[in-house]
Amino acid sequence: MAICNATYRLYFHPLAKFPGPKLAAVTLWYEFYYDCIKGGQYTNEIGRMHQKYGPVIRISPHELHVNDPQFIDQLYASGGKKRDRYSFAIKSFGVDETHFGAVPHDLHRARRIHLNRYFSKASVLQLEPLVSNYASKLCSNIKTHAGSGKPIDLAAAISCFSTDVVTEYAFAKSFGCLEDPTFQYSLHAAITAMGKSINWIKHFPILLKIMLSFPDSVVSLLDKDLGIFYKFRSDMDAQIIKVKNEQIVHNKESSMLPRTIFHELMAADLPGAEMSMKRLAGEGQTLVQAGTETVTWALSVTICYILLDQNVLSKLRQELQSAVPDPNSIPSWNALETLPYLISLFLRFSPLIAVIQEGLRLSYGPATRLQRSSPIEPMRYESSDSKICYEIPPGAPVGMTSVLIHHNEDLFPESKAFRPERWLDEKGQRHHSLSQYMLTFNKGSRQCLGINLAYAELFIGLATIIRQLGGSLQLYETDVGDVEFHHDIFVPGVKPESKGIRVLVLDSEAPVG
Ligand code: HEM
Repeated sequence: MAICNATYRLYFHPLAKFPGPKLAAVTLWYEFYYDCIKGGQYTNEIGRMHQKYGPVIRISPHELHVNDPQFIDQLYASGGKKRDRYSFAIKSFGVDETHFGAVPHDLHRARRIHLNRYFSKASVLQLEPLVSNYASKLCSNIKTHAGSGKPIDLAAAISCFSTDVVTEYAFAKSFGCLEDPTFQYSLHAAITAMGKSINWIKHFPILLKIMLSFPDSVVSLLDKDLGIFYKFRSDMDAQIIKVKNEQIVHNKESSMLPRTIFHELMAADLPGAEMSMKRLAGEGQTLVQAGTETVTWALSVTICYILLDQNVLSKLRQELQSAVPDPNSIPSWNALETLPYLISLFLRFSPLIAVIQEGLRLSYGPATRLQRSSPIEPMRYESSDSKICYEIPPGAPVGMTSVLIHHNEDLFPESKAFRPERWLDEKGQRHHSLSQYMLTFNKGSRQCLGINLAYAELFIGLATIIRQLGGSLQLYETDVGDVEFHHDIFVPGVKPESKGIRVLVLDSEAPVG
C-alpha cells in the first residue's frame, strides 16, 4: 500500500512534474522532521531547496512553494480572483469558525466583511487617543526602572502595550497588562510558548484538543507562560458573555454602549452558527493573537536596530525634539504623518529615509509560508527570462515566505543589514518599486485586517518611546543575534540561547546630537 502511494505521488500526482526532494514529494514526515525534530527549521530548509531546485518547488506531497517576488501579486490576488487557504496549515490555530480560519474564499469574504469597518482608518483615528494613553503608560512604567542597573525585556514591555491597545480597542476593556510596571503579565513569552507547539499541532491536530482539555490551573502549574495565555482565553470568554448580556440590555433600553467587535458582529444580524460563542470567542482570540506579537516584534526589532545605530537614533531624536517640544504631549497619528524623518520611517506615507519600513522588513510578520490555492482557475508561473513556466493546478496550495523574499539579494542587497537608505531611490525619493515586495502585512484579499491599527501603534509608540526615553535607553548584552531570524514558530524565532532584547534605563538622558 505504502509503495502504491509513493508511486502515485512520485509519478501520477498532479504535482508530480514539480521539482524538489523525492522524499518530500512522497511523505509528510519530511516536513515533520524539519518542523518538529529540528525545531522550526523547514523555512530554512525550503530556502536551501530553492537554491538547488529553482523558483517553484514541491515541498510536500500536497504543497508547492514559490520564491520569486514577481509571483506575489498572482498568489496574493485581490479583486475578483478567488484564493482559498490551505486547511492543513490553518487547522493548528483551532479557529475554524473565524474569518481567519475560513478556508474557502467566499466564506472568508462573508465573515470578514463585517469586521472591515471596525478596522478602517477612520475607526482607528477615532480611538487613537487610547493608543497615545497606553504609549505614555508604557513609558512611565519603563521609567520606573531608571537607574536600577537591571535590564528590562523590551519585547515583554512592548507586548503589554500592544495587548492593552488591542484588547481595549476590540473589547472596550484592556487586559490591564500595563498595570504591573514589571511587565510580568506580558503575553510575549506566552505566545512564544504557544508558538513552540504550533508545528506539532499542525502534524498532530489531536494535541490541540488534549491541550485545551486541561483546566487553566493545571496548565499554569505545568508552564507559567502558557498559563497566562490560558487565563487570557478564559477572561475573554467572560468578556464575551458580558457583552452578549449588555447587548440584550442595549436592545431593550436602546442606550449607548461602548463599541466592541462583538457588538459589531451582533449588529450584523448573522445566522445562528455565525453568532455562536465559539465564533465570537474565536474572533476575539484571533485578534489578540494576530494583533499583539506582530506589533510587539515589529516595534521591538525596530527600536533594537535604532539603538544599535547612533546616527539613526540621533537624527530621529533631533526631529522629534523640535517637532514635539513637550515630550508628554505626543501629536496624533495624522500630525505625526507630517514629520519628515518620522514619516520616512513608515515610508507608506512619505518619500524620506525609511527606518520603520526596514524594521518591518526585518521583523517579517509571520515567518512561515502563507499558502493560497486557486479553487477554479489554474495559476501560471513564468520566470522573468521565460525559461521556467508552470501551470499550477487548481486547488494546489502554494506558499511564499516573507523571510525568504525579504532576503532576496537582488532586491535587498546585504539583506541582513539594517539599511533604511535602501528605501530611497537615487533622487532621495520613496523607492516605489521596492515596497511592492514587502510581505510583512501580506497582500490581497486576506491582507492583515489590523494594518491601520498597527501603523497607529507603530507611529505613536515609536514617537513616544524615542521622544521620552530615546536618550536613556541602552542595549544590555544584546546584539543583532537577538533579533535575527533563526527558526519559524509561525512568528519568527530567534537563536535558542538568546536572553531577549534587554535594555538598561539610565538615570539621566544623553544630550541630543
Ligand atoms: C506590525 C503588526 C502586524 C503585522 C506585521 C501583521 C501581519 C499580518 C499578516 C501577514 C497577515 C496575513 C496572515 C495570513 O495570510 O495568513 C495578517 C492577518 C491578520 N491580522 Fe495582522 N499584522 C499586524 C498587526 C495586526 C493588528 C494590530 C491586528 C488587529 C488587532 C491584526 C489582525 C489581523 C487579522 C484579524 C488577520 C486575519 C485577516 C484575514 O485572514 O482576513 N494584525 N496580519
